[in-house]
Amino acid sequence: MSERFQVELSGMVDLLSRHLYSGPQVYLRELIQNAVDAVTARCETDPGAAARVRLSVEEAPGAPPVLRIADTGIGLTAAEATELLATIGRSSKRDAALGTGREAFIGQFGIGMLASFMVADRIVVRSRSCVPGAAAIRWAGSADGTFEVSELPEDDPEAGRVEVGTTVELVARPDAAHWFATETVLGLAREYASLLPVDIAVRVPDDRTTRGGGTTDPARWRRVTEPDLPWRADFASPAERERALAAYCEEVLGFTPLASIDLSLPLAGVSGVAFVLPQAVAPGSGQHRVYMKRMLLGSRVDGVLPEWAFFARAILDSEALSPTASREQVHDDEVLLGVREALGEQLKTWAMRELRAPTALARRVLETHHLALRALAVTDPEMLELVAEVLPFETSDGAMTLREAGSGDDDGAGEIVYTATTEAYRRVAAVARAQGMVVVNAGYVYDAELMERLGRRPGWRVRELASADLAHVLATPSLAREDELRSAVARARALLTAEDCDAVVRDFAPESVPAILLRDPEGEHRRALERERAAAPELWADLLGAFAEPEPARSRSLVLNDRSALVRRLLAAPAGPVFDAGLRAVYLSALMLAGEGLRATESNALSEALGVLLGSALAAPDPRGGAERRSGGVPTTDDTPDPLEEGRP
Ligand SMILES: Nc1ncnc2c1ncn2[C@@H]1O[C@H](COP(=O)(O)OP(=O)(O)OP(=O)(O)O)[C@@H](O)[C@H]1O
Repeated sequence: MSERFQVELSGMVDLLSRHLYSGPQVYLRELIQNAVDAVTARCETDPGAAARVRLSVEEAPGAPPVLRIADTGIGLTAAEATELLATIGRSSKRDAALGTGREAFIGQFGIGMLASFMVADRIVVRSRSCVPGAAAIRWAGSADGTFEVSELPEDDPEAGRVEVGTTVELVARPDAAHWFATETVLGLAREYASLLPVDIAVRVPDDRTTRGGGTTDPARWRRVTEPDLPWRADFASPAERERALAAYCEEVLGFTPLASIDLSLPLAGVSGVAFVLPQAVAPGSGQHRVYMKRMLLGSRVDGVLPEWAFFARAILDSEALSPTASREQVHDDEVLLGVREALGEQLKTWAMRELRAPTALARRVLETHHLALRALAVTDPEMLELVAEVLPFETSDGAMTLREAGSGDDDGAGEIVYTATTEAYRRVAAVARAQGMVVVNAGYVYDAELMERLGRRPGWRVRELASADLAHVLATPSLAREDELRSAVARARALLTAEDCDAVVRDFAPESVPAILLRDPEGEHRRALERERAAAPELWADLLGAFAEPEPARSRSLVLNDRSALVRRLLAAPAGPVFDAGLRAVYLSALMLAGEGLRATESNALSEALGVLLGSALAAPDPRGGAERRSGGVPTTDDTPDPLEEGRP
């Protein structure tokens, strides 16, 4: 003989409250949802029937608060109450034989009623079915798993008060009384139900006074539902609609949007608005407010917009998406995938249209959300083209778009050359600038990938800056000159040992840059140099060798510019404190030029070096007395031949 499963109700409730729902507050959502479903069912058979839900709290001193939620819905007969209210997993909304089709209803799992046991030990339902002549019934269920149901005789005064529809009554458990406070019920009802297409109101105490004082507030019922979806409502003009949507966003999401983007997928029953955030946010923090058949599903739902859309927050209503059993998240299924892709397309269409125009809005959005646009451009060729057209990049020739950077110069090169890190960019920017060479800093997140992808698109020529680009810039001095400088370079190298920095002399424009610092933090640069050295022409191999050879290898190289008057004077100076101070000052300014801040000790070292140089300059004879070559500030001694005159043509 087969037997029926037994269900331990308290165990089920514990399971729901601890593992399914985010908290006991969902009890109210489940009750409102049942009431609205009942109203929907009734209106399907009787379109003229009242469509109302009323919530009220009765608070009496010394007694636990009682919440009543009354609807003008389809009602229940005693048999239905027995079957539906007390059978876990039984739902009239899934089963066409028990009610109308399921699409119209929010509920489907047959577990919603149990949520009430998270806040109450006893639930009493009074109902009268809309079936003509149906008797009033009373169903009472307890948390211990028992229930009783009875038809009320018509001459019972209680039966006289039961109209068609259902009233659910909960007496708060002592530890859950705060969930029944009128303000809490009002707040929760607003949060969950404001978009439902049914007149839902909460009774608020009627003894409050108006601002004028003294008079009784006549509004006993506070309506929580809007007449229409905010993005569907009629407005006198587009500008007025935009203002109203911005105000709605402020109220619900708490920020003033830069723009609002309409979202609509009629076939999937999805509609809503995406609001563009006024500040940049980190990727991956996309959180959207999603309604399911106009009932709030969750205010932090992920996955309804593509990940790259982290610059926007959406408020959406959907009929097609499936809720999880907690009804707080969207089921991650094919439908969600399709909706996400289609909504992503709509955001993209908006971006393509709005961001190309030279408007203040476009500028604001680009400034604020360039990172999100870069993220999108990595995956989407059309957005890549848009980013290349409209997004300003840092280049050695000032901020410009990639289209401008690749538009070619007089020789019609038309090629975009970039560095994949900001450090690499800082090292070469000044030198590139002096050569009239445009180097793009692609050191921001996504940029290097963007460059690679852009390079693969027809009509674009893009490549990473190679050492060879600098080869013709950083020329090796002549052998004679190298010989001449040998001891000065050795002194410089010795002095910079403590800084983990090497020193070499090269000849490059601009002469206003005394030195640049080449840095190799991860050894990457060194490896690249080694690779290239093997294949490089002699001259370049020699230069690279200067960076790669020192043992143990140092992580940075100070490339002194032999074209700079200052450096030439410095290299000509005899060993001594002035040379040391001059070299240190040149090294520290190169450090700053490479975008690195000075540490406290380096800053002190700079002050000391300048002090030595100043002291020496003040002690030197007046340069106007004919010693013109000392005007650089670093004196040479008279008995030292000045290589300036001899080493250069
Ligand atoms: N206010 C009401 N009026 C009429 N019938 C109701 C009412 N509340 C509940 N019911 C009946 O009780 C059944 C069980 O309700 P319950 O809330 O447990 O599940 P559900 O709403 O069907 O599904 P879900 O678990 O998804 O909420 C419903 O399917 C419905 O038939």
